[in-house]
Amino acid sequence: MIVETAPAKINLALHVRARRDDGYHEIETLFAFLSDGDVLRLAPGPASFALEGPFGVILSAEGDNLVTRAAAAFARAFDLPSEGAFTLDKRLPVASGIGGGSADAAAALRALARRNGIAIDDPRLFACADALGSDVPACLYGRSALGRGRGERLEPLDGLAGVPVLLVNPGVAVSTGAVFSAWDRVDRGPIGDGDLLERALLGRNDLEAPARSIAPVIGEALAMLEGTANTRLVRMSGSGATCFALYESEADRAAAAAAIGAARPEWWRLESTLA
Ligand SMILES: C[C@](O)(CO)[C@H](O)COP(=O)(O)OP(=O)(O)OC[C@H]1O[C@@H](n2ccc(N)nc2=O)[C@H](O)[C@@H]1O
Ligand SMILES: Nc1ncnc2c1ncn2[C@@H]1O[C@H](COP(=O)(O)OP(=O)(O)OP(=O)(O)O)[C@@H](O)[C@H]1O
Repeated sequence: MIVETAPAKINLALHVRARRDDGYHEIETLFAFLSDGDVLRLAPGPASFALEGPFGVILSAEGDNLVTRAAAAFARAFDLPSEGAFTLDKRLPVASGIGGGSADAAAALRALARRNGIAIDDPRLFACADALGSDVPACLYGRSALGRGRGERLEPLDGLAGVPVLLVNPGVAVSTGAVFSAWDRVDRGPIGDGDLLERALLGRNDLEAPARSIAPVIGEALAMLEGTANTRLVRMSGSGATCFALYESEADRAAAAAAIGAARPEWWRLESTLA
């Protein structure tokens, strides 16, 4: 049995620079990963896929899944039969800006590479990731990085390992494509210099305004996080609606989680740390 974690990704900053002719957008983003996420298991046997966990039921209604798409892409790329029994423990909310599906696809590629003795830096594995989604290459790499292009041109960065982080999702699924379409097409400039936290603090998430126009409750989630003590950075992740705060200490994070949990018990929360 191979067990792969599929860590949640957050965008410490996300600058949208231009709309391309192929409909995608040129971005510059600071990717960071958490110590928590979905968990994917791969057992020997004929090809199968099962879902469990708090968000498994939501996804089971969809016929197609990024894990099975990743497995099919892997089999084609390496000319191998499609086999292996996958079980996905779905702990991250779906369509929430923290790359859950992308992380699952990357975890499936890593698990299959391990099973078949293929190096994680094999260019064919990267090509599979790139074809599956803009966030999948970053998730395959799984470490702090500056992403350019659609997010697939990656430059490693020293991370903020161990920094406490709180994620809050106000319970609305937001479509990434719809949020990019609502961007106002104003290029507000590149990501600046400095260490990772300095660059993040100088930066912004250009998808926040379009996401808030679609899901105004995101403003409430950001205000709640901003109202907590000893934050180092408060921001929306990806295309939303999940927002996060980095804290000075685990006690600060716990106090914030308790306060937001008391005020909005129906919101999803995750207390984690940066990897
Ligand atoms: C917002 C981010 O999560 C930031 O990390 C990513 O840019 C989105 O990554 P993703 O969810 O893997 O996105 P994809 O599955 O590749 O694309 C979903 C849709 O979002 C839009 N899209 C996505 C990425 C990008 N750079 N420009 C876009 O315009 C496209 O309409 C695309 O059809
Ligand atoms: N394993 C999976 N987990 C989540 N979503 C999946 C999965 N497989 C397919 N999907 C589909 O992909 C869509 C996007 O899901 P995902 O959770 O990756 O979005 P996201 O968190 O907004 O990602 P990003 O931050 O990369 O934009 C979902 O609406 C769902 O229909």
